[in-house]
Amino acid sequence: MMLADPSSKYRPFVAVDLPDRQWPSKRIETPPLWCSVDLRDGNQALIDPMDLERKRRFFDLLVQVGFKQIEIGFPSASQIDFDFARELIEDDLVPDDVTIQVLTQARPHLIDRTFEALKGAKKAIVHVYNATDPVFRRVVFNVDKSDCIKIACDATALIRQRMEEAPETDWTFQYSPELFTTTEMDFAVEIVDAVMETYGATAEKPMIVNLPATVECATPNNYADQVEWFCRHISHRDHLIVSVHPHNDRGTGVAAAELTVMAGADRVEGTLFGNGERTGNVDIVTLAMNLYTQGVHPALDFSNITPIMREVEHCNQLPVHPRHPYVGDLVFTAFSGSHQDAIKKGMAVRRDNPDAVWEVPYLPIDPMDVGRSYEAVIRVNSQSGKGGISYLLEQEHGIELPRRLSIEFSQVVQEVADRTGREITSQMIYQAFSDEYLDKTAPFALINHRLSSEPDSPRVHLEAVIEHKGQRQTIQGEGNGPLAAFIKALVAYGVDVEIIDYHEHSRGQGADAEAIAYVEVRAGEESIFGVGIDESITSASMKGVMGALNRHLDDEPVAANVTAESLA
Ligand SMILES: CC(=O)SCCNC(=O)CCNC(=O)[C@H](O)C(C)(C)COP(=O)(O)OP(=O)(O)OC[C@H]1O[C@@H](n2cnc3c(N)ncnc32)[C@H](O)[C@@H]1OP(=O)(O)O
Ligand SMILES: CC(C)C(=O)C(=O)O
Repeated sequence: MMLADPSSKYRPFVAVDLPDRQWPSKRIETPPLWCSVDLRDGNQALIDPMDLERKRRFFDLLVQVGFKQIEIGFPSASQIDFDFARELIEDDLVPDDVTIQVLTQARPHLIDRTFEALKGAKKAIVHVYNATDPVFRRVVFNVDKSDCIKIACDATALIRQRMEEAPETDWTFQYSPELFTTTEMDFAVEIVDAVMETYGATAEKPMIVNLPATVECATPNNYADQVEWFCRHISHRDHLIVSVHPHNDRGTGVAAAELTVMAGADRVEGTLFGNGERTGNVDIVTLAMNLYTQGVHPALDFSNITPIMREVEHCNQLPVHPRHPYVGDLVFTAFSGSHQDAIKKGMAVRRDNPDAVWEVPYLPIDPMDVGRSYEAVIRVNSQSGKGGISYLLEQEHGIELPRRLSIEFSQVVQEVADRTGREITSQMIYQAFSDEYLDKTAPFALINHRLSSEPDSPRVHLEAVIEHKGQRQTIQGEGNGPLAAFIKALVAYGVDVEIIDYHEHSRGQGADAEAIAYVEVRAGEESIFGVGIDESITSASMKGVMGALNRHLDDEPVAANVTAESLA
């Protein structure tokens, strides 16, 4: 049960003292060095760790995306990780510009086994860690600060020796004071200084110091303060590549990574889509795409993000959430009316100026840039409005409703959405549109028509054969154009009708092109829309008038064919 007073059980985070912090006014203008830890930190958090086949597929994917540093495992911990390192090295599967990294505890037999796994590697990063946090020193290791430093330095000395014994490999050394963010900052600096000295790091041969938020335990500005404080107090900042390793326990791993890069970190360790211990490691895809939306290329390629997600889902045997930033199945989709309206208007502006800066409301990124289409950008349910409905009719069926008709038709779709409680697909919308405007062919139907005019006269004469209540009738009229002449003919036949508004456009191209006419008529006391589609624009407009009259005289419920069963 939650405590009435949680302060009796939980302590607030103690912030580092850095009143003149510089990082808040920094901007990220180049990408950090990225290191994928999917095959190690991600892997150690899986229900079923990856086998060799899944590890290999994931490794190839990471290379293809553009990672230059990849932590491939913990070879001293499992035979699979050992064998995987051997496979990559012996089969020469690591591209020349990619460096593999492996993790080990600061224990001699594990370090020796690690070097066995790396024998013959062209380039490798050996990553050693020990916990420096006071609770771990006391509870897990039962050591004081100097013992803790000794564990780190003894391991560093052994690693240095093993590296010197294998000069054929281009080695890099990495040290992590585990739980950096809950370690006393002066002690973190003290232990890293000692490790740096033991290793003999120089500006020419820098080492990586990785400052992990092993468990995220404070707002991300605190992590940034700690990284800036560390960088300002360490003895030889230029002998170090400063790396961060954010976890996501508070759900702010991405913010933490961004703020720590602003605070001076050169490198970020994380995973694709954020798999990792507990709530995960920081998601590098989100970090990279966040940079991209600021106009900075992240040096990773997510042009085809959906297959990347599917591959990661396969390797991890874990799904990616449909709302996951930049990739989830629903992240480029708007259901709500006002969002759809704004997107539709933004897309229309963009169509006229496709090279302009991206300014489509509610879409932080062009879905096309990550290999997604505009198809699912707008989907319709009971939360939607006329903008979304018109967008789908236009995009997928080439029907560009005039504004007043779109307002009227949205009520038809709203009724279906409310009645079914389900998403209405573009096919359903088209069906409702056809039922309502195209398929009502009685009591009036147009059979054929003939137009004639006198030379030099703007007036046209129209003779049309119509069907009225099953009887063929010939009607005639004259006007300034075919539609006016048709209305005259209907009035002469006894129908009380006049045109209020008229729009038309063509649909399709070449031999398949057809005309669509939207006619708003006054019939009796009612103002009503009709829509006609035909190869000829004159026939389309006359069919539109007939459609309006048939709707006027029809008392069938609107879009009655669309039912919950037909949606199932
Ligand atoms: C934050 C992180 O993600 S760190 C990475 C964690 N990943 C993993 O642990 C996955 C792989 N690990 C393993 O398979 C195993 O832990 C092994 C093979 C490495 C070691 O296994 P074991 O020898 O059985 O030890 P175990 O896992 O229980 O580790 C605990 C011992 O290691 C010591 N230890 C733990 N971490 C470290 C470290 N970084 N450096 C030195 N000693 C350490 C502990 O103090 C403890 O010692 P004790 O037995 O004297 O009390
Ligand atoms: C080994 C270290 C970097 C780690 O995984 C962590 O602290 O989360």
